Amino acid sequence: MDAATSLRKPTSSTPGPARPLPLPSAYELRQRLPVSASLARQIADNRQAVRAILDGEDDRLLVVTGPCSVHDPVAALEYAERLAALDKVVGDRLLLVMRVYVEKPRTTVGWKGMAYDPHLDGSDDMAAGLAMARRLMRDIAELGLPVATELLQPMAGAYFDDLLSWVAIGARTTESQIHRELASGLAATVGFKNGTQGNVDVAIAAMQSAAHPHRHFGITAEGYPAMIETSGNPATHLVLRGGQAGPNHDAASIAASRRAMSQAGLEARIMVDCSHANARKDHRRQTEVLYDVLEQRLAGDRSLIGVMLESHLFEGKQALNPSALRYGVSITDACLGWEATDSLLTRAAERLRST
Ligand SMILES: O=C[C@H](O)[C@H](O)COP(=O)(O)O
Ligand SMILES: C=C(OP(=O)(O)O)C(=O)O
Repeated sequence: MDAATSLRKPTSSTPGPARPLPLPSAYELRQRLPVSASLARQIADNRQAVRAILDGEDDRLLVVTGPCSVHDPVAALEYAERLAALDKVVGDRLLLVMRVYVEKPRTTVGWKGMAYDPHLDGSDDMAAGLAMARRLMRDIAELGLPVATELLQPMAGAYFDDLLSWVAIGARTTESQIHRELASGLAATVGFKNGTQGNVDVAIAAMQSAAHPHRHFGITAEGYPAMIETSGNPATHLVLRGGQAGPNHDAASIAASRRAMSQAGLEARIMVDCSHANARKDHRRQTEVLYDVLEQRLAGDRSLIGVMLESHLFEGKQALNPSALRYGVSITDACLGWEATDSLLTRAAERLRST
């Protein structure tokens, strides 16, 4: 960027970048909000627990559950406390991982998540957003819960990836080489979603790419441009989330995905996202999708390693009106409420115990 560009303010007649606003480096934020040695050990154990499910060494069902997006740290922590309590009841059959999604990919435009706009007012105070996101993830990890998020902006990951046990690469970015490179350098397990059209081949290609070492453009934790070298991440799996043609959690779709993965030389490891197009955008349908997956697994399909739920303290969603927000209700996709989530997961664990 030359000096003229760096000083120019955009107007409707002079489109272009405004002057950049510096952010703290990932190193600075990690220093300010450090991870203790005991928390680092616990996160390493949580990552290993997820991998053990992938490798078939642990036959529990991996359950990634939580709000579509977190916007209120108090409500997110209350959800986490309830999930940690539920873990004591269902932890023998389910490995509960909490969705702490701080970046949202939008179909066109909209609120992009806590990391971008933590004050929910369009001020885009990203320095505060990154700190709020890291603090929240650390608080949740300190409850003993494995933390999951979608990594969207490759630069943002460095601010919190030391806290993550599971990462999604979403339907809109699975085909992106940049996100595959990012996944290839992560210590956490990565679930690649099928594309929004329903195409699974892009997620399969993503898993092949992420398993390989890469060299790519990036920045160091201190904020300097660098060539990043990754060693490849074999801990990946497919996430079926449905597509434009409808759901893809039925036995025929899962068998087709299994075959495609085997033909590509990949272990068939599949998580079903019970929300999004699999629920036809009706959050209540997540219950029937989860039961369907459970029955397929009980019928012997061991490629089904996990499920994802969008769930918050209270059911549904609300418009983002900062002066009239209801506590514990999603401001992005509609979610199951806590009571429905608790009873669904309790019954799922009982059903798995009964066989
Ligand atoms: O899970 C979240 C949404 O489905 C995704 O971010 C797209 O949201 P949008 O279509 O409302 O922009
Ligand atoms: C954005 C999400 O999902 P997808 O990429 O499947 O649309 C999500 O899980 O929040």
